[in-house]
Amino acid sequence: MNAVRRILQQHRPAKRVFARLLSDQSTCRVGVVGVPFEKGQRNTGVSRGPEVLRAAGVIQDLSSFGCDVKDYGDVKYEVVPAGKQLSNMREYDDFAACMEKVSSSVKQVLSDGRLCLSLGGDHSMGVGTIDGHYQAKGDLAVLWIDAHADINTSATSPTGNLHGMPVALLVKELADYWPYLPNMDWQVPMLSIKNIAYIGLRSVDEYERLILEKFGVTAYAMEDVERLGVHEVTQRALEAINPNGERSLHVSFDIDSLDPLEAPSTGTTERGGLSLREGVHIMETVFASGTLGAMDLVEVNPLIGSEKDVKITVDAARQVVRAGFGYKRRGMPPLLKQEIPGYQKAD
Ligand SMILES: NC(=[NH2+])NCCC[C@H](N)C(=O)O
Ligand SMILES: [Mn+2]
Ligand SMILES: [Mn+2]
Repeated sequence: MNAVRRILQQHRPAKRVFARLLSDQSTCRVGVVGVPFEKGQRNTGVSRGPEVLRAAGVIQDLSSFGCDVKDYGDVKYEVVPAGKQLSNMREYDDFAACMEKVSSSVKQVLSDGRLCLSLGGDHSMGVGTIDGHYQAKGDLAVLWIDAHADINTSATSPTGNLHGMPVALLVKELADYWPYLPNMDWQVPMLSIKNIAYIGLRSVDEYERLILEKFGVTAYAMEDVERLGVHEVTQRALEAINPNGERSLHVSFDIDSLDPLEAPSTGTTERGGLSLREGVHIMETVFASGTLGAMDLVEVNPLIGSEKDVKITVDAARQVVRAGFGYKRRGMPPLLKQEIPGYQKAD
């Protein structure tokens, strides 16, 4: 044994002091739900988001720094035709059927005592994930990180794409603006529009703008990020929607919030977006708040762009996700799982 090793041996107890105990990391039990749904918009490929994110190692990323991750698999659904055509809501039957399942999967993960990470899929899945979160935890705060406000109703949507409508379906203040929605009786709009904050906006439709103004929604557009800086914006957003930290926080992260240079493989790119560093900073701030209950990572489309574009986009998604669940860029101390008395890996 050489001198260095002998010294290390002698100092072994010190290692325990500096290592993180897995049992301290209460926030680090995570359940992953895949939502291979793409009918909320018109590009083929978003439904392969969960597959490419898993293949790139999203789950290993989290377990590598100590999260206890369980993969709940992909959501499956069977369509029940509504029997009635709904105007300006494309692929409505599939949407209604899929989101009911998404909601119960997310509810299950949270009831199992885990944080929930939902991998999309297009952003219409926010209806399912936030509904499930609400059912498990009650009153929520929602941070919607997006280039778009996704708060169109069927009456205001210029496209009929459901991924532009999830927020309007979730909030009680807009309930009267919808027709009766068949097969959506499981979903009661319970969220208060006051408890939603946006970061990253730069493509807001006229009627969306009207709604945001009318209800005084907390909305930090790109110019606010420029003026105040990403840290201040994130702090203010969290303060506005969750002043006492009592509400469970839902973060819905649309990858198109990032600049297309950082995330090119997505269906509705808008230039002039958040840098990856800003996206990571938002999620680090979210983690530090200790309030995260569930996160969605949506709109990664591996069929858009070159192979390199897809890799850049998927890598960006991975960095944003791991930051939300506690990864620190400054580095993580080692984990000593086995040395915790009575430590048992959860199922
Ligand atoms: N999740 C998204 N990428 N949404 C884009 C929405 C674009 C537009 N506002 C629409 O209603 O269709
Ligand atoms: Mn979106
Ligand atoms: Mn978007």
